[in-house]
Amino acid sequence: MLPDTIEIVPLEGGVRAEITVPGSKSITNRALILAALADGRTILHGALWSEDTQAMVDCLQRLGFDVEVGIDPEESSDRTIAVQGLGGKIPSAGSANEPLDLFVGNAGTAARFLSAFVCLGQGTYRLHGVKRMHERPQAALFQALRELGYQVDSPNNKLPVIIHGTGPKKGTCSVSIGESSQFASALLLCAGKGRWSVKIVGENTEESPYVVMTSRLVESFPQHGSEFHIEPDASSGSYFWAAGKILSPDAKNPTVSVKEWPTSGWQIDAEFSKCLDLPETISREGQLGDSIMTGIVMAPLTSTHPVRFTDLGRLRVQECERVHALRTELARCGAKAIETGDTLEVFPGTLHGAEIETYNDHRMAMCFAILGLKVSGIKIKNPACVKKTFPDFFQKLAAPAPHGLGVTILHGRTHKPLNGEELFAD
Ligand SMILES: O=C(O)C1=C[C@@H](OP(=O)(O)O)[C@@H](O)[C@H](O)C1
Ligand SMILES: C=C(OP(=O)(O)O)C(=O)O
Repeated sequence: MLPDTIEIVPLEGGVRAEITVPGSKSITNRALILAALADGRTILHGALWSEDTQAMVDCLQRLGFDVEVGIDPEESSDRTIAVQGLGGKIPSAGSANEPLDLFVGNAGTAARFLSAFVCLGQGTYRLHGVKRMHERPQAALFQALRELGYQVDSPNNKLPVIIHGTGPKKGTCSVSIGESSQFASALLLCAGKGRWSVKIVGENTEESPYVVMTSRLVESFPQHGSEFHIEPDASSGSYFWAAGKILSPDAKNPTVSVKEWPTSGWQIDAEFSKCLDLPETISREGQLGDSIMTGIVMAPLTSTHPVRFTDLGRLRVQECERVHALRTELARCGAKAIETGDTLEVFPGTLHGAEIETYNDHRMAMCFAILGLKVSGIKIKNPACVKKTFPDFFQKLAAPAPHGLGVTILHGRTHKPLNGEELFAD
């Protein structure tokens, strides 16, 4: 178990490493839904096993699906997950008096995808999560489900919610993805079995990267049970590309790379390895996904010019108010970042150590830990929050090269180095 606070000891000199990162969260949670909707047994290889995917697996099991989880022989932190799909049927449901309870934690994907999925059941479901998940938006998705004819009861249009599943229902709905693209993905994953026609409204809907990922997965996912391989998580990989860049900014070729870097084109964050020399402007809408946070935090150290990170609106309603969190914690380390509307402009500069507030946001913890490879005195509060998507992140940092970066990580209070087991966030 990780302590309350840890300190990252900077690495003297460079490092050469090739890191394995766990399976993609976005693909794992989509594949679990699609496998449950398929006809027959699907075996998912390389699935991420973290808080967000465990939430999805737990919910599917509570819904009556046979889901078996086994160790992945190739990467011990990943799992092989076998799902017995039922062709669109959902076996279990509750009643109006006693809805079936589904806990989604702080997994946006589970909260949104399962809201649409349970409409295909026959009975009543109650979805709830952690406090932050109850603050995160759901309104446009609930509105679309109501348009399709389902009863969705939530006085403030957030979680907790009671949803009355009445099975497939041919119909049309429109959904705005202004607050989260996951609303459209949720509907598209279930649209085939539900017989829903979904119109997506908002800017650049055709190119919204996570919606495109959903469409491609829906098209290519085996319908009648088969094997499906989940590629590594590019957002998780971004921390290691950034580490190489921070440690050897002038190196011609990256000194740290990520094994089996995805080439499918499904994950927008696979672009991260091509943006290590940050351009003057980067948009969260079409250029990078979650890894834009990695770019924002590395910019003061690796860029020779100011960088404008644009279209950050959705980040305000994720694990925390991320625009505010990034600006505040960068300032704490001495970096200059100016917020104008949904744009953050980050300036090159010299940084100093600080105790970083992570706001229970895994990506805040991982981005700022990488800064600590160069800046001395970076302490990370609540490092265990990485368990949302990357439980062995700190183990990968600490493992000797070439499989890890060989970083020393200290207990925040005793200053003793932590060993392998102590660095796992469960
Ligand atoms: O569909 C997905 O898998 C995701 C979509 C994105 O959310 P928003 O569309 O809410 O920005 C992203 O931030 C999240 O980590 C994963
Ligand atoms: C925003 C994120 O997660 P989600 O919306 O899936 O909870 C994330 O992983 O950065």
